[in-house]
Amino acid sequence: MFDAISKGFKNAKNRLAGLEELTEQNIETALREVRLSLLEADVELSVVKAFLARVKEKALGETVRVRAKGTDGSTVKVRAGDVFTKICHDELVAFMSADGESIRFADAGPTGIMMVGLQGSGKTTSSAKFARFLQKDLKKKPLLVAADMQRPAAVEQLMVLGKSIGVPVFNIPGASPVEICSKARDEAKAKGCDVIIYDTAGRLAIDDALMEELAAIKTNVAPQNIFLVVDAMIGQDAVKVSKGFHDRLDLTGVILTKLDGDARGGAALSVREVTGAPVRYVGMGEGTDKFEEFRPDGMASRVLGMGDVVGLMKDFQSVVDEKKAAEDAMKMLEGNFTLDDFLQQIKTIQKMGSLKDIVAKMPGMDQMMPPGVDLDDRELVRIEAIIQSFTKAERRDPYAIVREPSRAARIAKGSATPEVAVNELVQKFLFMKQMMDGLGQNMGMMGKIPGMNKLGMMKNLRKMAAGGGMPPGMAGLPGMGGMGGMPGMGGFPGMPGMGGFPGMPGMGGMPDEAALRSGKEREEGLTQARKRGPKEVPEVTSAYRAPNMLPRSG
Ligand SMILES: Nc1nc2c(ncn2[C@@H]2O[C@H](COP(=O)(O)OP(=O)(O)OP(=O)(O)O)[C@@H](O)[C@H]2O)c(=O)[nH]1
Repeated sequence: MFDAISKGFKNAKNRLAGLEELTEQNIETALREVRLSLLEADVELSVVKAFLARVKEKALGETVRVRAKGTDGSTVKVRAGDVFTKICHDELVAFMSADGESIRFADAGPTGIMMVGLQGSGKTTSSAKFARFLQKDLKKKPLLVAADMQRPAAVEQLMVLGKSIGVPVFNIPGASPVEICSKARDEAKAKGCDVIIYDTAGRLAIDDALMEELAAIKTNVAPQNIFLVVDAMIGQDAVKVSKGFHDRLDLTGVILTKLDGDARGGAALSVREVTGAPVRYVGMGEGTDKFEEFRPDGMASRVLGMGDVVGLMKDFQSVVDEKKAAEDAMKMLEGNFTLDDFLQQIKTIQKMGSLKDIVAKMPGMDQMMPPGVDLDDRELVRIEAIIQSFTKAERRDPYAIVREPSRAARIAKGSATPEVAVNELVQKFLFMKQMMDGLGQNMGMMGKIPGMNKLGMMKNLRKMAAGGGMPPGMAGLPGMGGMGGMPGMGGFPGMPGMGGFPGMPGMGGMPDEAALRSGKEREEGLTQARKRGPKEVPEVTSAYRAPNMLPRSG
């Protein structure tokens, strides 16, 4: 998403590498990198200029401060790059922040939320997402009003979405949008709803007829909130659009949609500065659950390539079943983790969003990604397809596939993947299971050491997994069955599912089991494992050792 901008900030920081002081000259060099990347990402020119001016002013202030410290003998060593990044972060936050509440609630009677925007910007989808958010997170009773009579399918679309989230949808076939909206209040009262969301029509560009219709609705229903829905993909135009709507309707906020796509992210930075209407919510996907409150701080961190741990934890907590995560962690350690459990974890990751998005929120992960590696969500779909093609017995005992190669051929056919992909998945799964089992046994042994007991460690683990707590260093990918919550996993060789698992190709170059358990150590590990019985010991093939990519089938 913010690749171009992040790269610019990274280059700027590199320009300051090794320096302990910000000077007018080196600030200029760094700012040039930032300017280029912001323009490339479609940030409005006036916004770029204003942003750079503010950063420069602050950075020069820092220069004086650092020097002053030097002369009075209390020199504090600072890295110019870090100071510069911190200033950029704070200014980005200031650029995107807004005072006041995201939603203004009515003092009496139902609260009105009017959704406006250009055709295809995502109004109808966002109306449903908003309704779900109000219902689920704010415990409100929303009513959706289908007032987009421009596109007949929009009414039907809202009906379907409303049904899927259990929110009533109001429409009067053949009536005018103003009439429908005006009568919605009575309907809300009759149904006991306390928020009314008006989904209005869009046009391909701002025109007078559209604005007059919207202004008439506004006058009639006097909504407390008017949200402009803006497609992040349309870049600089988004800003002009926002301004046009804001001038006529006096917007209370902006919903930026399709931030999950390949938009360059310029709109997120520009909208508030140009229009004065702040981004309040963002759409991160087509599903009704892909709707988040906009957090300038998280967005600034992402723009700077610093990840967004708070966002990641929110995603994690919203999709993970805490009890199940804790159970999975225990199962793993006890060697009882099955392919069915693994499949569930993949589904959890899918619910969290795209892999790219998850990784973007992990601090430092972008730097750990080997160049050229493209995180492809289809890999997860492929893994799912492979596991779905297993029989129940094979899911319980995947070693059967190693014993009888004809099974792999059958699964490959059923899942439309190459046979080597099936084998690799099985091998890596068995290896992961084996290592987890090893960890569990080590914990058991540690239990014999005074002061250390397995039960206590397990309890800790359960607590961490249940809390979704991520250890510093982001050792585990959340959603991987509580692995994200495992304590001390940072030092554990070969985090399965990270470096080692297909579908997470080369995730950040995390230590791969072969790389870490190299040479003698790996041999000893395998000998030990073999002693425990053939059921747990996969063949180690070259594909198994090689880092981490499922062969692509198409
Ligand atoms: N990837 C992604 N797609 C989105 C998002 N929001 C909406 N969409 C998709 O964008 C398309 C247009 O969305 P709609 O909600 O129909 O747009 P609209 O503004 O109501 O369109 P009109 O009624 O024609 O004005 C649909 O295919 C949505 O699924 C988002 O946050 N991410």
